[in-house]
Amino acid sequence: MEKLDESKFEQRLQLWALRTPRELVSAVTRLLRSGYLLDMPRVKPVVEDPESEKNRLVVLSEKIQNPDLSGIQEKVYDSLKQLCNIDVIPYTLTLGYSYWSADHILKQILPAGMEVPSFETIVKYTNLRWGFHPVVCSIFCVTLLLIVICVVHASHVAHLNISDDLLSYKDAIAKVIYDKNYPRIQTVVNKVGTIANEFRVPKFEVLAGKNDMVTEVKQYGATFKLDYGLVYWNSRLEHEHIRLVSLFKKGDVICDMFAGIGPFSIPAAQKGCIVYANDLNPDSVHYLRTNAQINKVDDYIFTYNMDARVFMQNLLRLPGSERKSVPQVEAANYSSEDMVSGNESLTSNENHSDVQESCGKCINDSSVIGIMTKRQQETSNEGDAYCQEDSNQTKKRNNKRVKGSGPPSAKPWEHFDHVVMNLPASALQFLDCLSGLVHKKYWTGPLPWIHCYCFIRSSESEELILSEAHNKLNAKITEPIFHRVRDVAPNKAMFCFTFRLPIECLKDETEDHIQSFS
Ligand SMILES: C[S@@+](CC[C@H](N)C(=O)[O-])C[C@H]1O[C@@H](n2cnc3c(N)ncnc32)[C@H](O)[C@@H]1O
Repeated sequence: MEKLDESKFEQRLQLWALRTPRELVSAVTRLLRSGYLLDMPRVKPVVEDPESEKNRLVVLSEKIQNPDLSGIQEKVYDSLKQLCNIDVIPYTLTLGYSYWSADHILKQILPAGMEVPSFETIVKYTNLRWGFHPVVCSIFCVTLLLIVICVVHASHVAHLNISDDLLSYKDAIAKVIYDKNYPRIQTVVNKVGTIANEFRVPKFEVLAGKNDMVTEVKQYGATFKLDYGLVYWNSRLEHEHIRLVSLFKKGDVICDMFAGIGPFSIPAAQKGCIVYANDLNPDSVHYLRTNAQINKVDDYIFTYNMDARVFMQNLLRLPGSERKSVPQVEAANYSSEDMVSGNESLTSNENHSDVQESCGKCINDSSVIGIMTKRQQETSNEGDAYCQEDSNQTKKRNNKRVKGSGPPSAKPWEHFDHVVMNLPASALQFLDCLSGLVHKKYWTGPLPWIHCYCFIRSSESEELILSEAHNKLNAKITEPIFHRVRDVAPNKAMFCFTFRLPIECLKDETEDHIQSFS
């Protein structure tokens, strides 16, 4: 493992300085400012004189190489002479590790021939990506983009993906990033292995700084608190979050099936949408609730911690219909403290165990993890009471802080506008749960838009995705829209596949009735 030897970066510059009476320093520096004064970032050109309190040393530019000051224009030299007695002395400037930029240091550390990493700001002040520049590979200008290191700074956590060939330098690289960005960056982590767990949370090793992954990031004016080690977060999806939310209108009802910590849900709620946001990871739901509170949109977001299929089934269940197989009934036994938005004073772990404990009580299907918000319990327990409760709550919300008329009442079984399915590795597999979910009899307004994220390899086609979706929905999708989100590997891209739910997916009670008699 390569260690960082700070002394290697020490450099001594032999310069000249003018010993100048303190009271004349301003006049002398003014004269020398036209290129004769030392001009280096973070280095002061005027320093104390170790021999006398009454004087200062005005350090000259490295361009001035002789003590007779022959490098200075005659006119400037004459003015200087008129001003004071010229006393030129040698001056040694020592530049240490702390002086050099991360870029300069890494150039020295990394193997010869490696491109030097450079900073690229990707989100205002909180997110920075560190990547290698394109390398021109042949005289025919074939450019190969070698992303060797990718660093995403999430407020105080710098996240690196160090490639295998640079692993022996990981500690040195981390130390440089830490030293050069402290206190803004307080933890440097490296992603290890591939993401295999269902919560899509990478494994990290802490390379420098404190072992604390709780941080805050900003996206389009919203603040997101998260524990980088416990929940999914990807700053590179910011544009996609913005793009999709820009399609939503105030008052739209959104179902976010794989909500994470809320990068679609929070801005949608900020826009005045009513959001039903779900995630299977209890830690994500904890931060989703925390973020809804931080951004003052918790009145617009209903949060759930369950499998996405169960979530959609619960949401679309008709009031008064059979609801034994899902955790709603049991969840209703809990106090609002158990269910409603996360408590800021709880640590993530505390909350995690809270959620699990509650889950333990409410599971009546071993594959189901379910927590309902108090509001949603009330919603689902009594359809009629829902409206009443909702208008009462709206008043309360208005009293609190929501400007305007507050969130309009929503009955998701009657209408919702958008379904967001951001689990690209397997969202397509969940499409079947949208078939037969919506009751034709109760539905009002246009059919919802489905935004299903997926990966498409270069060997695959959009038609393949479409046919898989047809099979899952058992219905034909007309006018699908494929939006390329980003390339995730040389032969693999992430897409957002958008379509209107086909009318054939609606459940027709008459047909059920007929079938039950046949
Ligand atoms: C790719 S992340 C997307 C999170 C968020 N929408 C975003 O854009 O950052 C997918 C999320 O789905 C959650 N998840 C995985 N399997 C799930 C399931 N069966 N039901 C509900 N959520 C699930 C994970 O915990 C993770 O937070």
